[in-house]
Amino acid sequence: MAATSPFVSPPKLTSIKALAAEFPALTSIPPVYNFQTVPNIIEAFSEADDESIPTVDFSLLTSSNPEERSKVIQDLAKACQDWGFFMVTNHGLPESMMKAMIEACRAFFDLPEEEKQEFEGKHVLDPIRCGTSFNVSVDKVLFWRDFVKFFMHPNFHAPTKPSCLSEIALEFSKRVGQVAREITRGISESLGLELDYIDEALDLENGLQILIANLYPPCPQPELAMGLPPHSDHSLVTLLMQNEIGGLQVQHQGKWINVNPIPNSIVANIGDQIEILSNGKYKSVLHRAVVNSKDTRTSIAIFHGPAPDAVVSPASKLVDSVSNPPAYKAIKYKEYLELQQSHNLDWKSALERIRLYDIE
Ligand SMILES: O=C(O)CCC(=O)C(=O)O
Ligand SMILES: [Fe+2]
Repeated sequence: MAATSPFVSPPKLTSIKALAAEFPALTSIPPVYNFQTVPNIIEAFSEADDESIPTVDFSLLTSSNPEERSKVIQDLAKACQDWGFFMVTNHGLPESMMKAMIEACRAFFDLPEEEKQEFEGKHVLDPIRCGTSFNVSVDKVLFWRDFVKFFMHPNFHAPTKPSCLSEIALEFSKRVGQVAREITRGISESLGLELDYIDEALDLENGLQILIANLYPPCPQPELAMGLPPHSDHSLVTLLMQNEIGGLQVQHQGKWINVNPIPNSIVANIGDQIEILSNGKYKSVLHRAVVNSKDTRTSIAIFHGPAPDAVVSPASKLVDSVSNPPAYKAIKYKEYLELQQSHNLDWKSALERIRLYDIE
């Protein structure tokens, strides 16, 4: 009898939600979801600690008081340099809007499987796409995660089902986009650049805003599966909200730290484009999503990036040909997206492909 390979896909892969629906009768995960079969996986699975991540008071970013403004720019600089992850407080997004958005995405995942399949895009730049894992054509082991992804800016797209989703998402997109834009301006200033430097250099009027909703159903063997493996985001800045179930972990000084959900808060993180632009001064941060055996977790990550045709390179003011030469090749944002999508979602491998030399 032929030995079964752990890398054989299940016959017809629809969603992890459909598979998890067989739980509790399903007592073990199919081998294709078992991450322990991957060499050198130990670090990716190591235990996480509890520690608080920094907070940034968003209301101070728009303050007309120069002292408050300079204090929050310092907080932002410290949070970006030490952690690359922070909680955004006083962001002004109504709690009811955040809840409605999470519920509307949840209702999308609850649609019959055939209806969701209408939105199965193929290419990374398709404006609406749902699926499972990350990219089933390149993933060797599958992630315990379903997703729906849609581009909300510069042109607004959203699935037409469930019927409430598009209307809620339109208003949400504007509000969350304003928060991200203000954070980006603060980051620009905190790097010693003009307030509008990033806006202008990367044409943020036409910047991509991509929403990814993630669903992580209960898993019978959570210690063997991964919701999302360690990765960094391709964006400038990602804003994330989640239901009350934890699972996000961030790497800090070589350890994994739980980012426990705080009601009505937004988690922000630095993505690869800020690492490139700052020539490595601010690093995009590794994070992962773990799963559990009891509750379904939902998260919504909103990626804010440059315009697709904008060329991202280290800011000239932050490099110097002798002591601090550019550490990354210049690349169009849309090419970077294709680079990330065409390989495994794997640590910081996309950034490593354009890195010119190792930086501290
Ligand atoms: O679900 C989470 O908490 C993390 C989501 C995430 O990292 C992503 O979508 O890139
Ligand atoms: Fe992420």
